[in-house]
Amino acid sequence: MAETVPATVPAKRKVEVLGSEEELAAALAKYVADLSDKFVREKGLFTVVLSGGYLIDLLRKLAEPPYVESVEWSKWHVFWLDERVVPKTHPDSNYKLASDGLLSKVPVVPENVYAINDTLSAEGAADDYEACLRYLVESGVLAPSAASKFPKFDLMLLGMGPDGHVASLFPGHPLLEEKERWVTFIKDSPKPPPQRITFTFPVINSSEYIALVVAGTGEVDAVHTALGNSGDAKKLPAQMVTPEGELTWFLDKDAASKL
Ligand SMILES: O=C1O[C@H](COP(=O)(O)O)[C@@H](O)[C@H](O)[C@H]1O
Repeated sequence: MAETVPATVPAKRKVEVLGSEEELAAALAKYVADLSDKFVREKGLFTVVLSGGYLIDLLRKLAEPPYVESVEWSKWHVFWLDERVVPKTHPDSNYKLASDGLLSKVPVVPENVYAINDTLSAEGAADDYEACLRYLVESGVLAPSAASKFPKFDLMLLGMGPDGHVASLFPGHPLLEEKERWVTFIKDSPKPPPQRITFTFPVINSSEYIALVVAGTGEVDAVHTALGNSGDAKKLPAQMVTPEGELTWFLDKDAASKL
């Protein structure tokens, strides 16, 4: 059963705690499918941004009935919040993870799946991905946020590491302060592999909807710091996720066990 934590949270931030990982996967699939329906009805397409990590396994029910048939997959435009600078066939590739775990099992249109160019350096791949986003804004697939002028994605699906990182934005790293770039690169990621590209906070926070998804015991302390009354003054990257639209934390009961 889902339970909405009656915390003193702003109206645009919700916290859903599910009784198990299985219930979390079911709730997440319904949430994504409902938003896909809404945006396809309203504007004829759905722009969705994936992360790496165990998030992809938690999306598994989208590839099962009823969603595998009911979702209008041909209207999806799929992006990556961050990517490791490795070949697309490499086990560390976030593209490979999503392709194997979800995208190969549903009828998305290959041309609407925007993987990074894995033949480039980290700098080159970030420039190339940002150029791709700029072209998609010019061609009307992406709209700019009226408030920030950065591209506004319909839905971003975020995971969080035990250190509170989201995307490839790590605690204490200067990239947390990036204000101009849409996509940037990191060559000293504390989590391997070291070279990655990542969306910046101005782009993340221009989103209409963000789901921040955490399951299991690995991130309980970071969840507690981000959402509880830990008294910890340090700001985790996950706490910098403050979208123009709506943020929903999806937690299973293990992840929420310190709240
Ligand atoms: O390195 C990454 O880590 C985060 C969190 O991953 P998880 O395995 O703890 O779920 C992920 O969201 C990001 O996309 C990935 O590149």
